Amino acid sequence: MTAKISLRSVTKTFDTLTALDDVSLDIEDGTFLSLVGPSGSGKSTLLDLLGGLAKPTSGEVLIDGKPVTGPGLDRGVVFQQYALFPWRTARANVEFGLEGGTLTKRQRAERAREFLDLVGLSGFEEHLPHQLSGGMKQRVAIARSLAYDPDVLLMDEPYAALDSQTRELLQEELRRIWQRTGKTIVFITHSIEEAVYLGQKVAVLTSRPGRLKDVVDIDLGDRSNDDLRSAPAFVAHRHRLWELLHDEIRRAA
Ligand SMILES: Nc1ncnc2c1ncn2[C@@H]1O[C@H](COP(=O)(O)OP(=O)(O)OP(=O)(O)O)[C@@H](O)[C@H]1O
Repeated sequence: MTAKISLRSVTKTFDTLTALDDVSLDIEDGTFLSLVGPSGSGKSTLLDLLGGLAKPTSGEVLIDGKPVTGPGLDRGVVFQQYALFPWRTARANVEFGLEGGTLTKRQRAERAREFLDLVGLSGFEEHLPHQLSGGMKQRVAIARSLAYDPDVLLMDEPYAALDSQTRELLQEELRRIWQRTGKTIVFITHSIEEAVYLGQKVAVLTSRPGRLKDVVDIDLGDRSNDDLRSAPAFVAHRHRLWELLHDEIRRAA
């Protein structure tokens, strides 16, 4: 079976600096992969390569077995900054990604409503970004990237600027959306807890130059536990990742 996303010996250099060094990784269709690594380990660089915003210096980046040659509607990107148009309502922001497609104006509005509903923003369709909280703005950004139905969602620390309660709420929502839609998601985070909560797998990069240190499978067993984050399986995974990362951060210091 062809992997949805495939990195083959990917190296990315900027002048004399090697940001990513010989990274090979296959991500199966429908996988939720969290990506962690020390600051400067090349996480955003890797996401830029997947998004087609940059090209590898050597090696290959493949989606569905085909080389990535630039950005495309098969991949949605969500950044830490909400990147919404301030003069457009929540609905019009979500519609933006659909303009130029085959949908009529009415169909676009309908689809925007549907996805705002999916991220819990029914009733806020006509609000402007400045009338929304940080968490709500990030929900609009997620709705916008989902509305044109990309197979792959690339998320670069999307929750880093949010308070911890909103962050946990959005993590729950994202899991629910992922289960409902079956998207392949690559999610960068600095939070080990977030990585474990969200990911089926957590990929760990080494400190610069970024190499793939490990890919840890996450199995939390029964997720219906109200206090999942305190469950023994969760704590064990968190500790394992903490050890892997701590090792790297110590080496970098
Ligand atoms: N456009 C660029 N030009 C030159 N150097 C760059 C460029 N983009 C990234 N780098 C360098 O590549 C390395 C990896 O950067 P990157 O932003 O990918 O790391 P990161 O793991 O996402 O870091 P952080 O966790 O701090 O966001 C860094 O040393 C950075 O300075």
